[in-house]
Formats: sequence, structure tokens, C-alpha cells
Amino acid sequence: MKVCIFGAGAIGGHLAGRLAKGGAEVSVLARGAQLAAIRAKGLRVLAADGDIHVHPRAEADPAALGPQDAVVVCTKVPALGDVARAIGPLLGPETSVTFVTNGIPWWYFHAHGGAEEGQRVPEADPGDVVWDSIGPKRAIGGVIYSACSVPEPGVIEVTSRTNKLLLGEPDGSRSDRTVALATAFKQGGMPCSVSADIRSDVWAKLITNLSNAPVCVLTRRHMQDTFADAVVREAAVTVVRESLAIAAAMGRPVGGAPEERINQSAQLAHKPSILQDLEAGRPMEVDSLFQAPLRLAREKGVPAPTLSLLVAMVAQVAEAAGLYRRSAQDG
Ligand SMILES: NC(=O)C1=CN([C@@H]2O[C@H](COP(=O)(O)OP(=O)(O)OC[C@H]3O[C@@H](n4cnc5c(N)ncnc54)[C@H](OP(=O)(O)O)[C@@H]3O)[C@@H](O)[C@H]2O)C=CC1
Ligand SMILES: CC(C)(CO)C(=O)C(=O)O
Repeated sequence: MKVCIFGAGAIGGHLAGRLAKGGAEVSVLARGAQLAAIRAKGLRVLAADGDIHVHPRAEADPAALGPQDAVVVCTKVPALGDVARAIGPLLGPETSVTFVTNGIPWWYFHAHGGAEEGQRVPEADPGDVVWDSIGPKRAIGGVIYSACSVPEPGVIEVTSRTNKLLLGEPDGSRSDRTVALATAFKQGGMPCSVSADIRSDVWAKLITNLSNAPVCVLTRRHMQDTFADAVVREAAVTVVRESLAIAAAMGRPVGGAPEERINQSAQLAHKPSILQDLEAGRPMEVDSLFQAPLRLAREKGVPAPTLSLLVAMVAQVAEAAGLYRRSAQDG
């Protein structure tokens, strides 16, 4: 299977390593020091189940790679407009494009059904650039549980002991293209399953992000340190409760004890990726990760006072750092 990972950072690097280990014909699109390092020394993934050292083809220009069976987009969400403008040469008539990103994805209301069918998510795709160019029919949803960072160019550190990738068609079907991609990941040691309800998986993961990322941006510390404080922990449990109510109002009830979710985050000495962005001076996923679920909460009439307060403060931090511009509707 010919797969291109678009954006070989923390998550993309991890996934490229897994695909290469499993024998897929994998290439990566990267840039800057990351591209130079992968070309010079290959890609190293330091993971609990064993280190991986592979040499995928690495390019800056999609035209050098040509049409793929599958493209897996692993950039941050604010980069998706650039991805959409550049991706053309990778797309043949049947190429799928999987988006492994946190937050409410741009394709969320495609094949959703009901009154919301076809609604757009402006926080994830301003101006519908991705929707209009790549188009929702190619889209496969991706939800990943894996805590990763790039300690030096070409090296991916995986902090989480267990990892999991969920892939799902927006219409819930078990398509051949999704099964083939999941098989390629599994062959590289990445637990991966095909989900019949990827939107529920989006919410289950998002609730974790909503409860750990805003507080860590404010403390600027990893989750273990941040959650050592009982008051912060209690606020995070409140955020989980508010987020569970939003998910339920969206028709995607998610189970599990709120405290347990925070206990799991508290085990990891990992800085959430949005904090990594703040520290590295990269655009922050405030809109798709935080503002979109808050807008949906307002539309459904679900109160989320603690989450709203934390997000308002995070937006100020991100704005002050020049890494986020608030849109008019966020107030
Ligand atoms: N890191 C983590 O632990 C987790 C992250 N996630 C989610 O996964 C997604 C990816 O996050 P993460 O891997 O951390 O992000 P990273 O910033 O580590 O990686 C994104 C990579 O994409 C590259 N990139 C961006 N635009 C382009 C482009 N036009 N051409 C080529 N390369 C490009 C970036 O390059 P450059 O650095 O030069 O901008 C970077 O190397 C996000 O939605 C995040 O929320 C989900 C679970 C955990
Ligand atoms: C913290 C983690 C691993 C889970 O919430 C994550 O998704 C991120 O770093 O963005």
C-alpha cells in the first residue's frame, strides 16, 4: 500500500515509523530541519514497545511523490488550508485522505444526517478551503491516543505506554479503504481499529483534550505536574462533566468516570501538543480544539462555565503570544 504522511511531526513521525516498520510503501512530506534530519539519518521513533529506525522517502514537494493509495494528514489544524492547496499531486481518483487531528474535524457534519447534515465547521476549515478542494468524500476520520513530541529533528518520543488509532468513515461504513489502512498500521505494531461511529470517538478524545490542555497551557507544565495540584484536578473534573454534557447534547454520549479520565492524564509527564506549540511559537489549535465545542455547547444550550473561563484565558495567552487570532463570533 502506497501511503504518504503529510506533516511528519510528532504524530505523523510516529505513524510513518509504524507504517514503514509494517512494510507499507510510506513516504513523508516534511520541511525545514525535520526534512533534513529524516533525509540524512532516517526517522527514529522511541516507544515503549521498542524503538523503530526507518528510512522513509522524505520530500518537501508533493509533486515529487505523485498519486497515493492513501494520504494521512498529521499537521496541526491551522495548517490545513496550506495542505489543501498543496495536496493535489498526491490525489488519484481513488485516493483517501485521513485526518489524524484533535478537536472537531472539518468533515464532522458530512454524512451526519438530520438537520445538521452538511454543516461546516469554520473553526477547523475557515472559508471551506478543505471542504471545497479535497472534499468530504475522500475524508476518513482519525482519532489517536498517543502522547508524542519531537525532542530533536528526526526523532519522535512516544511518552504514552499504550497507543491506539481509530479510523472511521463519516458515514459509519466499514469500507475496504479504511480496513486496508488499519491493517497497514497494525502490521507496524500500532493498535488500530475501524470505528462504526467515529464521531463518538472524536468526542471521547476531545473530552480528554478539553480537560487537560487548557489547564496545562495556563500552568505551562506537563500533565503530571499540573494535576499534582488538587484544586486544578477538581477544576479539570468539572470540565470533564461539562464536556460530557456537550457530547450528549450532540447525540454522542460518552461513558466513563470523570475522575478516572483525569487520573489517566495525571500519569503522563507529557506536555499537551497545544502547549508544545506555545513553547515552540507555532500557531495554536484554539479554534478547532476549544472554540468549536464551546460554540456547539452554546447552540445546544449546554452551560460550560468552567471550560469557557479556561478557554477565554488560553485564548488571551495564545493571542498575546501572537499564535492565535480570535474570530468575531468568539467575543
Ligand atoms: N503530539 C501529540 O502528542 C498529539 C497530537 N495530536 C494531534 O495531532 C495533530 C498533529 O499534532 P503534532 O504531531 O503534535 O504536530 P507537530 O507540530 O509535531 O507536527 C506537524 C508537522 O506538520 C508539519 N507541517 C505543517 N504544515 C506543513 C506543510 N505545509 N508541509 C509540510 N509539513 C508541514 C510541521 O512542520 P513545522 O514544524 O515546520 O510547522 C510539523 O512537522 C494535531 O491535531 C494534534 O492536536 C493528537 C494526539 C496527541
Ligand atoms: C495530551 C494528549 C496526548 C491527550 O489529551 C493529546 O492529545 C495532545 O498532546 O494533544
